[in-house]
Amino acid sequence: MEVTIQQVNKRFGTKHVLSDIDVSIASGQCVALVGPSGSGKTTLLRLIAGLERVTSGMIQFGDRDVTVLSPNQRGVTMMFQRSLLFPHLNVEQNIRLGAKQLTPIELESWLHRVGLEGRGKSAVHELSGGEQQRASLARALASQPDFLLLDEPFSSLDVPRRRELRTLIRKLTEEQGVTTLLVTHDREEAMAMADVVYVLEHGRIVDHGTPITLSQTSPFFGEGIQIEETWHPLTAVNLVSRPTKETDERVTITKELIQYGVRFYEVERASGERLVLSSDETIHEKEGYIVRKEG
Ligand SMILES: Nc1ncnc2c1ncn2[C@@H]1O[C@H](COP(=O)(O)OP(=O)(O)OP(=O)(O)O)[C@@H](O)[C@H]1O
Repeated sequence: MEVTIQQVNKRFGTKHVLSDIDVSIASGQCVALVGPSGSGKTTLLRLIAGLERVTSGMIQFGDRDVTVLSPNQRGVTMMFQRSLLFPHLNVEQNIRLGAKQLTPIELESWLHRVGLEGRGKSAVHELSGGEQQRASLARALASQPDFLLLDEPFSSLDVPRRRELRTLIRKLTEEQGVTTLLVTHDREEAMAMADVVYVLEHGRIVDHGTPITLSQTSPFFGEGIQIEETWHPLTAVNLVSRPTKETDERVTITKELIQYGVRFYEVERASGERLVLSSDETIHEKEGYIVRKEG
């Protein structure tokens, strides 16, 4: 489902908190909204979820104008900084809240997908912070949402758990084709997760673009971003290699690394040889390959 935010303004009394906000998220895309504290991220997220009313402007979900609809009527699924699992329900019961019709096999499959196999009967307090967020993710996605709003879902986790969770969120939302908006103050996180990043400062969108473009053009992204050192093994489900004219050999993508917003792929040729290509096509066209994400 495509999401469009058009010319949205928000005032609290005389305080103009958001000015002329335009954001569009293509169906199945992950967009990050990044900005420093006080820039208006939470306010925009609340407007999108229907927890707050716009002063002017329009919010559209697909063909539906949802600007004046209540949160329930909008049907947005949200995931927050801290898991909002119900403590008196076990993991399984929490997941079922979003999807009452789940069969035992489907439920087990969700537990498996988020790495909580066999933990369905565990109490919430028996799970670590990272496990609780993974259970929240299963609850959110089991409800088959069209649109998922992520409000700093990683900020209570340590660095390895953050990376784990964001890889998992990306993988599962891509598999399900869920349109996703991530709100974060963390530039690195935005660059690593999103297809397109919007930068919010003092209530205005001051820049937007793909991570690759922003890493080359935006002063906000140019400096000081930590390089991600780990290579994430990829399920190559949505990735294919596109051979150029010179060769019709197909390759298998085995790993993905994101550095400064540029995606690098380790690929394996039919002969077993491995080589590293980047999402910047010009770099490796000479190798005879173009690697693209298949939509
Ligand atoms: N209900 C409200 N009434 C008055 N001012 C508000 C209200 N909610 C937010 N604001 C103001 O709007 C501005 C943006 O706040 P917001 O919480 O949206 O920023 P943020 O980017 O999410 O910040 P943080 O990352 O610190 O949560 C701030 O100046 C804040 O004081």
